[in-house]
Amino acid sequence: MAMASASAKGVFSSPLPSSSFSNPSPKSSSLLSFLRNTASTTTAISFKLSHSPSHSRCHFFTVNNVLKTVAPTENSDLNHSQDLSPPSPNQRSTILVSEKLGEAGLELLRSFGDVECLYDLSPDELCSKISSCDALIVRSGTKVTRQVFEAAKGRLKVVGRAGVGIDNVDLQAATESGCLVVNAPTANTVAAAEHGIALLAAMARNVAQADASVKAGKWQRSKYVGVSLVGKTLAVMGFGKVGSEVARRAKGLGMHVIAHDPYAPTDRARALGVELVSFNQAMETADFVSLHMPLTPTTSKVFNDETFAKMKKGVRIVNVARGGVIDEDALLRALESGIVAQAALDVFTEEPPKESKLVQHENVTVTPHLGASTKEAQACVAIEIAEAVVGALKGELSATAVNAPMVPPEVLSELSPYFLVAEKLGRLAVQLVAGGSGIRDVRVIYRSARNPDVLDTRLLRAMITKGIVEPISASFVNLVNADFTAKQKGLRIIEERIVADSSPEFPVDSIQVQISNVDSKFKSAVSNNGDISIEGKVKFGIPHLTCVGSSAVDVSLEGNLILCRQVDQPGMIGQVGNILAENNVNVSFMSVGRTVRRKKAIMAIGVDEEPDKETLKRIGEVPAIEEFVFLKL
Ligand SMILES: NC(=O)C1=CN([C@@H]2O[C@H](COP(=O)(O)OP(=O)(O)OC[C@H]3O[C@@H](n4cnc5c(N)ncnc54)[C@H](O)[C@@H]3O)[C@@H](O)[C@H]2O)C=CC1
Ligand SMILES: O=C(O)C(=O)COP(=O)(O)O
Repeated sequence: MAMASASAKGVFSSPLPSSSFSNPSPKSSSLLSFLRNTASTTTAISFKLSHSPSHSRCHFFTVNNVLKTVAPTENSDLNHSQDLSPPSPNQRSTILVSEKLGEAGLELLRSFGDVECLYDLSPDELCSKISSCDALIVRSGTKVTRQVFEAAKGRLKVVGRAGVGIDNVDLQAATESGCLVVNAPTANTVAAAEHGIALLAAMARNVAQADASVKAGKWQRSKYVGVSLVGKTLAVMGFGKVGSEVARRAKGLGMHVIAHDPYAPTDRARALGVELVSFNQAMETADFVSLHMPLTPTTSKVFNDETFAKMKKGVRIVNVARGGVIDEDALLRALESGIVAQAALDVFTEEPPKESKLVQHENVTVTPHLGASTKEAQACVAIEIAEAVVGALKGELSATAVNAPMVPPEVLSELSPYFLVAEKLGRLAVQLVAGGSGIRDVRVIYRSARNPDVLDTRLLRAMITKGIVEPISASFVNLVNADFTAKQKGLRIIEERIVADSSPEFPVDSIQVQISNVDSKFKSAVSNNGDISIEGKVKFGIPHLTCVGSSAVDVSLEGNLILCRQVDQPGMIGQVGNILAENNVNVSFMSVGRTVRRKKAIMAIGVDEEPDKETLKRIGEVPAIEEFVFLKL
């Protein structure tokens, strides 16, 4: 299939060989500017690669829809469009801090945006305030409910949880509204572990009860005889960051430590000399049980009547995780029956607990959710969350996002040049669908010289979804809500990876987007299998359209595009070029792909401006042009 390409000035240049790639993996230092340069005026993608140990968990990107601001859909209160562009210097972000945060973190936030600290807001007050906020920073005391996201009306871009547990944030609602949720997962680990150990020792030696007794003028030495820790078996339930640190410290106290965690790596346990056991084994053998799992639908009330019945009589329980993992009524019954000798609780189902018999029980030691409350931890948490929130507001990657896929930085760096081509292909494909036909089935074919199993396509899929969905709806799509939005719109995106005979140096050779079971407004975009089909590549860092239907073309995906099917005859480029020139429409790129010599050709014309209706009509009237379509990129 012959192909020629012409520059804007009408001078023919030799076609770019389809295998010719510039190195599309710029160095990370120039990545941001690279992306800005290649991004269209409507979209910029930016992110930061962080290599600091505290940010080593995972990396993400956010997509900035720079110019687009559209009205919310009628379908979902959460499906608002957002302008996620980094604010211009005189358009500062508004950051609401709803609970006490360390001064260093506040300083960092103030250097970036307008910070308002409003503590103890009622749910209604939070809802009425939130629509004027770009970011919200909370600790465990603020419930960020679906109502809050609805009330935000699409403005809220990021919720920062200054701590670990995100059970007080409705993640599903956040995701549906495309709002990123970030936390500070490492800064309070030691504080929480130390508090767990403090409660363990205080409980075993009746410190709180004895303290109250002495202060009440009593001297009850025999009443407060304790139990020793050394040689006792401690079951750590949830062997994550806090659980591991508790285990390490308990070993130092001479305890025999076992742990239960269905997801914990055995080598971590082995390294600490901790035996990983089943839930039942832990319950049946432990003298002390320390809880360190998150509150999720699976762990909710996992310590209930049935569980307590499995425990050794006289067991002692520490909870610095979440109150909701224990059925508090069942714990009270277990204390009264003597199955549980003592409990030490930092967290409660309802905080602060109201008229709780459990709290008042003489064998229960309580603290008001103090696990993370050390000066050191709070200083670090504040900085960790402020950095994450500012980064997210700038459109950078967040190492601590909790509702977006985890993508290692090296994968991100390699794939970033392909984001734009993926979005543009989605955008073009959807515009080729004839009005009225509902899109359901989308097939994306990635050709790559690499092993198909190692190609992580989630980000590319998100960008294709963005490209398909945004032109035809008021939805705003980013990495956070791409899969959810596709599902909500009834889009089935099937991905296929084909091993290509190209250079394995680059992660992707080409991306093909096919839409099945629809009519096309440009018949030539329909391939032999009846699907609308277009293919793109990255060439010299620029996204290119390389195939339309069954015809090869080569046009850079910048500005707007006119696709024509015409009789292959001399003078066609000139005729169409003249019509555009007469109407002051600048041609940026032209490419003609012939299917049959002197019979049929496909012409792709990149134009900077949008031609008016009359100009398009004149193109359609050129006798040799059989069909054409104007597509906005
Ligand atoms: N009281 C306080 O002030 C604080 C409380 N926390 C709580 O501690 C929890 C743990 O924090 P990190 O250790 O930093 O989190 P993490 O994510 O490092 O560890 C949690 C561990 O629990 C495990 N897990 C999940 N489901 C489980 C199940 N059904 N049974 C057993 N293990 C399960 C996970 O695999 C993970 O290893 C947080 O979710 C938070 O709720 C954390 C910090 C301070
Ligand atoms: O980090 C956590 O999960 C905590 O529970 C700490 O909560 P806080 O920030 O002290 O309200």
